[in-house]
Parts: sequence; structure tokens; C-alpha cells
Amino acid sequence: MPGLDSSSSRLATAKSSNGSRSGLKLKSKSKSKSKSKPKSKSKAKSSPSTTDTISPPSAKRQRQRLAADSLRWKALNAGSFAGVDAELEGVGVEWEEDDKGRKVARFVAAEGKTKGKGKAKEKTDDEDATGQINADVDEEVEFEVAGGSDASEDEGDDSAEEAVQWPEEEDAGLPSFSALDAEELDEVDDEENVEQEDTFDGAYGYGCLAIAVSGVWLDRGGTGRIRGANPRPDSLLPEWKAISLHSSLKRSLLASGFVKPTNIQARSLPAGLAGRDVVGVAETGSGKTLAYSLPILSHLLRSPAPKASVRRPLSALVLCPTRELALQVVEHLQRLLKHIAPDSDSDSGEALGGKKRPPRVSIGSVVGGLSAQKQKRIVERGCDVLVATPGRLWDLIKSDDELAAGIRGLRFLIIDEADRMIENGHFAELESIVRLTQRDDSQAPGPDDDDPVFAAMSTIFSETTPREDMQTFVFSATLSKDLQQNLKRRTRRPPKKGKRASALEDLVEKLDFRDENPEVIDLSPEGGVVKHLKESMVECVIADKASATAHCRHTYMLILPPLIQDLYLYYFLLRYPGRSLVFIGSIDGIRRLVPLFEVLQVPVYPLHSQLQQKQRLKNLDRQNESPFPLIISSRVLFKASKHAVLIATDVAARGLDIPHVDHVIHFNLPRTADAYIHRSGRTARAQNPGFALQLCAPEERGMQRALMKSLGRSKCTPAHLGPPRLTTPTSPCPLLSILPSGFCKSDLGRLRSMRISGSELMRNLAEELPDLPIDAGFMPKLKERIRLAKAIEKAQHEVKKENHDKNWLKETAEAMDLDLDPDMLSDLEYDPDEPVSRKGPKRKQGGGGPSANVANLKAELRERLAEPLMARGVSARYPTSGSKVIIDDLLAEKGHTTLLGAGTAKAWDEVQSGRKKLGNKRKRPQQQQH
Ligand SMILES: Nc1ncnc2c1ncn2[C@@H]1O[C@H](COP(=O)(O)OP(=O)(O)OP(=O)(O)O)[C@@H](O)[C@H]1O
Repeated sequence: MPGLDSSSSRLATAKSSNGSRSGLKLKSKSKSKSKSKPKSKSKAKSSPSTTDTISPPSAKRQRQRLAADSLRWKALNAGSFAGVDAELEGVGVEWEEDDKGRKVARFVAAEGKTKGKGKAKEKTDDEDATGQINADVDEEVEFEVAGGSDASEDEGDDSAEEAVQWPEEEDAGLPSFSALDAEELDEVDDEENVEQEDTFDGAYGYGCLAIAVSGVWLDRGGTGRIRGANPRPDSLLPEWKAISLHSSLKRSLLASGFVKPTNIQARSLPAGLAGRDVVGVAETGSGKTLAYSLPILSHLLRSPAPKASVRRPLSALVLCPTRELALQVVEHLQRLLKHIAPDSDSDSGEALGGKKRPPRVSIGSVVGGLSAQKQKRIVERGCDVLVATPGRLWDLIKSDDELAAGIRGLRFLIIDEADRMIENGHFAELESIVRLTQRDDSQAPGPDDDDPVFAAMSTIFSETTPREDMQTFVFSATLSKDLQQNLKRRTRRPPKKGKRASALEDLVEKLDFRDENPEVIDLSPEGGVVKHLKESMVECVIADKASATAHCRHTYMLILPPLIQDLYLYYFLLRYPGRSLVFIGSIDGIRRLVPLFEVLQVPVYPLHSQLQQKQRLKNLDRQNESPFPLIISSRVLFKASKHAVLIATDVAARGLDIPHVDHVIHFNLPRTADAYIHRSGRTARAQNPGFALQLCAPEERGMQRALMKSLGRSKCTPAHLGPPRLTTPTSPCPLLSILPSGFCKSDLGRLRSMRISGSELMRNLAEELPDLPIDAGFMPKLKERIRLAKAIEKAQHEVKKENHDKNWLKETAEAMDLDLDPDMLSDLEYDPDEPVSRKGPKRKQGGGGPSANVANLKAELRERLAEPLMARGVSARYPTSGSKVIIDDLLAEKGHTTLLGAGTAKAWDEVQSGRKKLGNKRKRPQQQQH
């Protein structure tokens, strides 16, 4: 929409000119139609409801009826209205038809200013972050902003066409409001008519949109007027209406396209905003971050604005288990604050008297792996919200009494991923930090306190008191039911005899909930993972034994078990391109896989705890292809980086919100059900589809079944037991520990009588995931590629080692001032691990050495990589013939371009079609019997 700024001035003209020069007009849907109408006042008045063109407003003139059928709205810069926050620029409305044929308003959040109609339209089409509100209208309504000098030329003319003479190209994109009279315009701009603070305070821009929207609704009712008075801006976010958030936050929600709260948000926010303590358990990707962030920010925004000269007190502390997650939370919070309207008592960061104003709400982060000095400075300057990992925070607290005092005065304490926080050595620090927030004096250190750090803090404990109104939020996707009960009861049941209390129970004991009865919300899904996550598995055995035997004539073709998983992973990554996150059990495993796939030209990036923090963040960036990894919109990310593979340890399993991860691959099975839930939860987030694949080595099969069982995936209930079928004679004892929930003692008796082993029972009770079909025809060539890649990697390693040894030899000789025999540095293959022989070190047979070997292998791999990969029956030379004709699929873009003969269906679709085929095969003999 061109001329947003100018439209603003035009509107101002419209207001000041007492209607007659108003630049606002509502314009007919069809311009040609309106132009063909006679410019007659009487006609306009006589048939108002069908008038295409409506006269400019005038105090004397009779009001025109607006026919909704004749209206058309387009993306609108709400900021261009007088009285509208400048922050709202670039927010537009666009209408679309939903599947029921109703018109749907899309509220489009633009990051920059919307310039020109074409651009605004383009942005709207592509924008992911849109909100949708159903408006029960069947018409398109166009909003235009007119006015200025052009409008003045038409003063006194009743005809809409004459009222505003826009240049042709501008007119094409600009709305016309000539049908609104000055009174209505005043209503639009009258701040008193816009709901204030508590519902949608100050969001006049959206108020204007709401007026327009409700005007259309009302018009359909036949009043013939656009309702401008007393608009209810909350109608733009009706689903959020019941939640009394600060208006700026609602603006952020709208801009982010969060048109309705997720379940956990809807359940926890009222309690959080009412000052209660909340324990929230909900599926991965369900918006828990927002669930605890919004009460904090709402509280801060409703508090007096901070003064630049005073160090702001720390209000909220968010504790996260990993650095990436902490930084992501900071980004989430900052994104919410992006839309804060500048107002008289708040500071927006704009220049003020040459100095930059401090932000309205300041967020700081304290995480390991990044500069401690810098973080110390941030803390010393003061911030409202601190997001931290416990280790680094405790380090800072130890040397900063003011920070310790700040923690004692916290208004909000948040423990994100609480169950993870007690693992991996976080616990001691976490416990110490939590201890600072306890009110109970008996917890305060006395002279006898053996902890020197707390002893040193004794003055802080005596001089400061923790706040009575501190709220504690504990969130995770996985909190045990027992623990939730304990939290609710506030008193821990003593652990059973001989059993120690878990660390989490210990932590809960230490959390000093101020709320007598904390709000415990458990929305964890059945089976652990989100409903729309599709799961499958591949049992990594050499299934194609026949082909393997054939190829094993060449000894190099023999694929040993560790490599078979590499092979299946490679197959999957080629077969199903997209954004894949591969979880692997050890850092060593990542170090082995990354170079292997690099050699195979698959774009892989590692993420594990031993990478330098900067590298960890950079690799996340690479997944997102952005210097601001988790900030930019999913749409951009998806477009920018369709195919990327992140190979990570469980450091990436918790909380990370990487947009549009298509697949999660469990290269090694996780050890616990919780780990599986969190790992798999990196995909299928925020109601998006997702696919999780388990690559299961033969030796992991038992573990896999145990995993499914502990996820509550039992295909069998007691009712299914039926008569004994399994007869393996073995001790029945293991049964007691492996029964799925739902079985009671009487069932145990029945099971005992069946005399089955634990593993057999498991096989019969645990739900089997469907298999991902593998097209064995591709395997021989993929195996060969992997073999070569492995050989290259090994040879490269040898070259590195040799170079390292040579350098060492040179440096040592230099240090000792010795001359080296050049022969010693030639093609000598010196292996320090090799036993020293009297004959001296071995020389490479055939010459060339490892470097030449690498070059040869690379050349060979290049050739292999250039060769097409074809399914059985496909001919690359004759794509229009052969037993499998691929040309049609390729032309229709349905054929895989890398694996010729394979389709482009998504992994889950393939799983389902594989199931169907299998079902048919199984059915056939039965059908024959019948
Ligand atoms: N009300 C909402 N409507 C739409 N999307 C939302 C809403 N709230 C949050 N989201 C989006 O959902 C995604 C997941 O949110 P978030 O990371 O907070 O999930 P989570 O529950 O903390 O997940 P995890 O358990 O994995 O940590 C984010 O991209 C976030 O922007």
C-alpha cells in the first residue's frame, strides 16, 4: 500500500476539515462498476444499500448506508491513523476465505514498514506470523486512506469519484473512506472510545482495525452504519480476552500470530497473573515459555517505569538447564517486548537529551561458556529479569553480595525443565540459589553453618528478607505424578523404607512456595509425546542378506554392525531431505559421524557440550542460517535452510525451539522415557507435523521394548491377556517389574501360570512401532559410498597424524639445534604406536603415502557420488522404458531426484503405505482360505 506516511497526513486532513474534505471513503469493490454509475446525488441517496460509490462525509449531508457486499478491505497500516501508536506500523488486515466459505481476517505482522501495496501484499501472503480471526462476512472490504490536497479539489462534490482524484496507479491500491462522516471519523480517533489499559489499553491501532471489523459485522446486520463507537479491541484476540494481560503484550501476541492461548497457557496464566504459584506439566512445544513469561512481563509493565539513575531491582530469575535454552528464553522475552508502546512514563530506548533511555524492561543472561566479565557487568548495571544456568549464576553470586540480596528479593522464581535441572551436577548450585529465596529463618546460615559461602553471606541473610509475595513457577514436559502430588500437598511423603528421596523431591522440599496450594496443572499427553508426532523405527539388521552375500565376494562390501546404522541414517537423510536432528548417545559418536557425512557431502553440524560455546551457537545458527538463530520467523528459516542435519547429544534434547525440524532421528536410543519425550519433542512443535525415527541396533531391541513400555505404550491390557499362549519355561519373577500399568495382582497370577520370560512378555506387551520401509535396491551403492567415506576418513586421520609427527620432529630438532636428515621427513610413515623394530620404520609399499591414498579415494568417491542412485528396475539410460518408468514422476515433480525411482512422499506417508502393503500381504492368505 503506497504512501503510508502520507496516508497518515491525509487522515489528519480528513479530521480537521470537518468532514467535507475528508480523505476517507469506502469504495466499491469494483471500480469499473462504480465509475459507470452516474454521479448523481439523488441516486446515491435513493439506493444507499446498493450504492457502489459513497459520497464524502459532510456535516450537512445525510449519512450513506454502507453495503457490506460492496466493501473491500485490504492490508492496512493501522499506524497511519491519528492517535495510533507508531509501533503498530506495518500491521495490516487481509481477508481470505476459510474452508466454510466465511471470510477470515488475517492480521499481518510486518517486521519493517510496509511500503507500497504490492510489497504489503507479498508480505502478507508469505507471512507465517499471522493471526486469524473469523469474521462472519461474505464480502471483501477495502480500507483506504485518502485525503490531502487531492481531496480538497473535490470539496462540495457529492460524488465519490469526484471527491477524490487519485493518480491512477495510487488509486488502484488506496482505500477510500468518503462514506464515513466526520462524526464517525471522530469516533474512530476518539481515545475515550477505545478500551483502556486492562483490556487492551493503548492499542489504538488495533482498536481502529476492530472498529472496521465490527463495522462490517454490524453492517451485515443491516444498520447501514459502520459502528465506530465504543469498539472492543479485544475482539481482535477474542481467545485471549479472558486473560488480563498488559495491552502491549497482547499487541505482541497479535504480531506473533498467537491468536489463541495454548492449553497450558490458558490454564496457567490466570493463576500466574493472580499471584499464585504454578507447577505446569505439558507436552513439548506447547508454549510453556510464554506461560511463565507473560505473568512476569505483565507485572513489570504494570509497575512504574524504571529510572535511569537507579539500579533496577532484580524482579525475576529464570533458571534453565542448558545455555542454549537460557539464551532462547532471553530471545523469547525480547520478542515479546518488541511491541511495547512508548508511553509517557515508559522508556523505549529512544534518544532522550542525547542519552539513550534504558529499556522499559531489561533482560539479562548469565550462562557458562560466554564471557563472565561481561555478564558480571550486566548484572551490576541491574536488570529486571535474569535468565541463567545455575552453575555460572552461583559463581557470580559468590562474589556479588548485591546479586545475592537481589535473589532474596525476587518477585518471580522460575525453574524451567525442573526435572533436568537436578541432573548433571546442576543440583548443588540450584539448591544453593533456591535456598536464598527461602523465608524460613532456620534455613539462614548461622555461625555454625559449615558452608563457607553461606557463612560469608550471613549479613545478607540478616539484613534482607525474601519477599512474601514471591511467585514460584516450575515447568517441564515431564514431571512425575508423585512429585506433582507432593508439590500439591506441600509435604513430602517420607520415602519408603530403604529408598532414598529423589533429588527432585529434595528440590521440591526446598522450594518455598508462598502459595498454600500451588496450582498444579498436568496436561502431559498419553504416551508421553505429542499426538501429532508420527513415530517409526528401523531395525538395523542386514535385512537384505541375499544382496549382502552377493556383494561380500568383495570383502570391502562387508558392512559390520556399527556401520549398518550409518547406512540407514545416510539412506534416510537422502531419501527424506529436510531439517533433521540426529540424537546420538556420545560425543565420540558425533566426532565419528560428522566427518563421515561431511565426506559424503551431507551438510551436517555437530552440537555437544565439549564444543566451545560460540561454536555451539554457531552450529545452531547454521541450522537456522541466521545470525540470530531463534529470532527470525519460521517461514524465513524454512525457506533459507531446507536441508540441514544437526547431530547432537542430549544437550539439544531439552527446550530448544528450532523452527520446523522435520525429523528427529534417534541414532542411539535414549536411556529413559523422559529423554525420548524431550528429544522427540524437538519436532512436531506448536501443532506442526513431525516425524521421529528410532534406528534400532539388534542389541537395542530389548531396550526399545522397555522404552515403549515405560512410555505407557502397551498394546495389551489385562483384558487382552486371553488364554496362555507363551510357554517359555522360566522364572516368573521378572513379570512383577515389567507389567504395564493397568495390570493388578490377580492378573499376575494368570501371567505366572503362563510361565513366560520377561523378554517374551515384553515382546508381547509393548507396542511395536511401525517400520519405515527401506528400498533395498539403493543399498549396495550407498554401502559402497559409506565404505569409501570411511576409508577416506581413516586415511585423512593418518595424514593428520603423520603431519603432526613430522611437525613435532621438526620443532624438537629446532629446539635442540639439530639438523634433520630430509629422508626422515619424506614419505616416511612413522607410527609412534607401532612397536619399534630394529630394522627401523616401515616405508609405504607402492609409494605415494597416505596423502596420495586420500586423493585416490576421494577421486573414487567423487565418481560414486556422481553416479545416479536407482531403485531396482529403473534405467537411467532409458527413463521412459524398463520395468519402472520414472520419467512421468520426474516431470510431475513426484519423483525423487537423488534416489531415482523413489517417490517424494513424506516419511510418515511411506510408513503408512508400507503398512497397507504389509496388511494386504497378510490378508491375502486369509482371504484365499475363505
Ligand atoms: N499461543 C501460541 N500460539 C501459537 N504458537 C505459540 C503460542 N505460544 C507459544 N507458541 C510457539 O510455540 C513454540 C513452542 O513454544 P515453547 O518453546 O515455549 O514450548 P515448550 O512447551 O517450552 O516446549 P519444550 O517442552 O520443548 O521446552 C514456539 O515457537 C512459540 O513461539
